Amino acid sequence: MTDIVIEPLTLDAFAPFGDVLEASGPPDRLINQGLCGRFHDRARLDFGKGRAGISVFDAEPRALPYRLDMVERHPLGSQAFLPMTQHPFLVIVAEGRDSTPGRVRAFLTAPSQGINLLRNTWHGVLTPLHAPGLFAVVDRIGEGANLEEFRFPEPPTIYGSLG
Ligand SMILES: NC(=O)N[C@@H](O)C(=O)O
Ligand code: NI
Repeated sequence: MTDIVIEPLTLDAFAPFGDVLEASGPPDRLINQGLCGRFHDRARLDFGKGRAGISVFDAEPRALPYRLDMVERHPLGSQAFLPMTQHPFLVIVAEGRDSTPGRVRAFLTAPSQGINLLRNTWHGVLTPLHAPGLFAVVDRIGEGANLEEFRFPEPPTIYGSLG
């Protein structure tokens, strides 16, 4: 598989894979006596017959260039990663919904951006680039097999700057 160059994360580029969560542009609503901008209902959450859960991940930072051994997906629900620091992180996804992932894309978030992965989106596991790799994760809690993995026979390498 050809190697991958990191792209900046934009709403349009990421839309087929999920949502970008950020406070940019004018808020949808001003609340709290006008002292807070609410960017309302910005993620396509999906938990099927399960329920939403919030977990905290403390993930080891990875170095670049990064060898991508595998991707995974969650057929029963969406998964959101909301950083608890200002550090940018690497978001790795792959095109397509078949049992074999398509073209791999790698995005670098801007500080204060989070992401929500749509159900069944092929993705690399949470990939911080700086310590601490602290994230709140909103995903499905419930019965059923919600993890499918794909290991690359020839793992690609992801290149780019640390941001
Ligand atoms: N396994 C787990 O909870 N996390 C992964 O799904 C991930 O995408 O990091
Ligand atoms: Ni996942």
